[in-house]
Amino acid sequence: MFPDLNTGFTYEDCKATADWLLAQTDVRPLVGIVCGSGLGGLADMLKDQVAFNYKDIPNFPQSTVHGHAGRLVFGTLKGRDCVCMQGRFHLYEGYPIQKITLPMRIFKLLGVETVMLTNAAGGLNQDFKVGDIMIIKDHLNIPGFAGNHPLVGPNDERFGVRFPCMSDAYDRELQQLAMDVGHELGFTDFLREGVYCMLGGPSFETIAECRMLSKLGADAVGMSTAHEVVVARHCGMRVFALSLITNLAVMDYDSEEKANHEEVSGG
Ligand SMILES: O=P(O)(O)O[C@@H]1C[C@H](O)[C@@H](CO)O1
Ligand code: HPA
Repeated sequence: MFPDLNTGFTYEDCKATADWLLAQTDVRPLVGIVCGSGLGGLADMLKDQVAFNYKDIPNFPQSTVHGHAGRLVFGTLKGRDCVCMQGRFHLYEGYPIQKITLPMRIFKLLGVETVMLTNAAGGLNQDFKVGDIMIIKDHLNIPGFAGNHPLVGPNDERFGVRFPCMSDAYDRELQQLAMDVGHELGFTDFLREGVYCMLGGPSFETIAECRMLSKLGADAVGMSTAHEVVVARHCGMRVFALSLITNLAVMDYDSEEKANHEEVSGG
């Protein structure tokens, strides 16, 4: 169950990857963005792009999921230098958890101070509708509970402390700002906040599992984000995250609904 300690990357490996990237672009990002399934269009909005396919970046894993492009895009958004992952890595792709969270440490070494993550998620909260956007206020890291946690293994203090606090994982000021801006833009009807639950996947949940997660306090369920947030917070970056509710979790044995990846990824 525990990942092989030798599969993690050292500080020097991460530094080599960050330095390789910095040598090829003048963009010096303070903001790092992770695009969820079907949400990669945000990266296309960056101006003056310098983009790298994951397969060309030293030490990077490769996206194997339909709906995830597999590019790291540098550029400017509203005049600010940004870096954007167009496609992320998931546990169910078979990589060790230390490998799929490597980009967070690369972000840190590129100079990123704030990470913004998005994902597609199934709504567990009975008040949610498909198309709602949920500002994530907290998470349940279920693989982490089971010992598959990205900070397992030797701790390098240059990244962060051995036992990082997670009660402030999601930055409250950024949540409030997003809520205020959302209301100003007239998004009140579909803007929510809630707790995201990460599972390992790749199967979608059973009805009993959905009912259990709802009782545990989760508002939405997905297969990503929490592992990245833990690593981003460990190395001191601020975190803001959103779920797009792409489907409603099936909670009722009379329902004919079936979750599927096409619906989740918008194609
Ligand atoms: O990267 P995200 O979390 O948006 O990917 C979506 C949600 C599940 O991980 C997976 C299932 O279709 O795609
Ligand atoms: N379950 C798990 N992951 C998901 C879902 C879901 O219903 N929707 C989008 N990602």
